[in-house]
Amino acid sequence: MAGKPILWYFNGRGRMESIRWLLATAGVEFEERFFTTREQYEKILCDGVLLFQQVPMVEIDGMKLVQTKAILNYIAEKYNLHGKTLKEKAFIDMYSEGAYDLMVLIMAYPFLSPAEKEKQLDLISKRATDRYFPVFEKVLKDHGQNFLVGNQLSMADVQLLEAILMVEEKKADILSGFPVLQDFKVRISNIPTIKKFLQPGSPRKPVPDENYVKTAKLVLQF
Ligand SMILES: N[C@@H](CCC(=O)N[C@@H](CS)C(=O)NCC(=O)O)C(=O)O
Repeated sequence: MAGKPILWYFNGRGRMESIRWLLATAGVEFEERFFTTREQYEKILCDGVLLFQQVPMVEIDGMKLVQTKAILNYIAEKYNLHGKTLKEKAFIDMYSEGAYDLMVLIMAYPFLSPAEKEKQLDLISKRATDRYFPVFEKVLKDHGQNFLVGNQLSMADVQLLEAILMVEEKKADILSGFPVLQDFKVRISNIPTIKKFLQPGSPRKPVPDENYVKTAKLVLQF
């Protein structure tokens, strides 16, 4: 039997967090290796393990995978979280990318100056309420099913829940105008593996703090 996947990243959310969410949803246990120094990172770079000299990197099924989307798609396919038909897969990818684009705005936030942070908060709220959440609200309302695509749980649902919770950490009442998404949030949060991931003590990472920002800057030298 293959060993547990090993996740190489920082001890924080960033681009790895959606991967943690997806593995946890699938009920897959994983190990993590955290970069804390530039030397560690240079060693793995010199070993040629990071194909494009970037993380996240995930060791899984004898491969060393990089590129977040490739990793997510592999996990989604493997654990039946990527729909059944080509068309379902296309919609799952489309919705996942929308949720991910919203999350990218939040991922950038801790690295900004105080003045930039204020603007970014406005942008996050605006994008959530004017662009992304209305789409997901309408999709769920129009087909009246529990999940975004194909009436079964997929990566799109998982990433949407992740995005909703991330935006709520910045603006608690962000779902006030989205009753269908409020129900969606409760429903998906109660899926047993997800519920477990949302409990304290799980591998879910907290809101990035100064230490996370400092470590990422030190390791990646920016
Ligand atoms: N397209 C890549 C981008 C990965 C990426 O930008 N990773 C950052 C850390 S979150 C990194 O390694 N930056 C160092 C670099 O680009 O040299 C992905 O989605 O995985």
